[in-house]
Amino acid sequence: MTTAVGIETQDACVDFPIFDAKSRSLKKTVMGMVGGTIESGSRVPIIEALRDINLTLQHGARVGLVGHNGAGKSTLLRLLSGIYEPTRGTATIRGRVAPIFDLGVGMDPEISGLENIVVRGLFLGMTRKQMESRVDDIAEFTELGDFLRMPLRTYSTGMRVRLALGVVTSIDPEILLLDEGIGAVDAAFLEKSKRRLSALVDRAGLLVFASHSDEFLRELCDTAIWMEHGTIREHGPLEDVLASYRDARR
Ligand SMILES: Nc1ncnc2c1ncn2[C@@H]1O[C@H](COP(=O)(O)OP(=O)(O)OP(=O)(O)O)[C@@H](O)[C@H]1O
Repeated sequence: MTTAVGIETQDACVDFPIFDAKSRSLKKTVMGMVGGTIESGSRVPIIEALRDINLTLQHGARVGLVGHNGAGKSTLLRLLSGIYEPTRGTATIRGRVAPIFDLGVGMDPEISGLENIVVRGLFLGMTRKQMESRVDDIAEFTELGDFLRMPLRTYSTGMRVRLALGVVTSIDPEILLLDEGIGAVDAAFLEKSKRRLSALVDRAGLLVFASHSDEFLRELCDTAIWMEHGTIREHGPLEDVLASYRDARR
């Protein structure tokens, strides 16, 4: 019997102790809009990136993450993927996770684009056989032609993103955790990617997507979480959360 896909956290916190902080810059600093809370009472300053996160996400959830720079979106994605263990509290993850935070991770500059397609797929939890059956489709999508036989180091940034997007949108994850970062491709290619991205999200059991773009969030999500200083400020229907977040910034 397979267990249902889902994520549950209880009072989860993530702290980063900083051993090489400059003490002067931490004395009496004003609490800015940006970033988590810095606890400087102890000898080693601690950045409280996430505090008391209580979440139950079930199969079918399509959750957007909004919040200002440093609010804790990326850290939350890493907690939900199991990359970070909570410093306190618990996080239970059921399902095969595809964390897509950095499109370039898992790519080798010395091997060809075609070989990288397979390697990157393995990194995302697919089998070699599955990837080999998808290589042609991915290759066509990237429009990279003969460059696919050249080593990745010869590619421009946009060409790398095309390759990475081709692979990422071809996989079958149960839990898809996405951090926005696909700005380097041209507009026409981005349009084409959006369709593939939507199809990927439809195949995934559960999506959490951090983005600063309302347009992108509307396309992929129906609920949202607003992160502020490492805590959940609001969790609800996408439009409600977007409206509160927008109002607060006025
Ligand atoms: N590896 C780390 N070491 C120390 N502090 C970190 C680390 N990663 C994140 N932080 C801190 O945790 C807090 C939350 O950062 P996080 O990257 O999760 O924010 P974010 O909401 O994703 O921001 P952005 O929109 O700018 O990407 C910030 O104060 C940041 O300084």
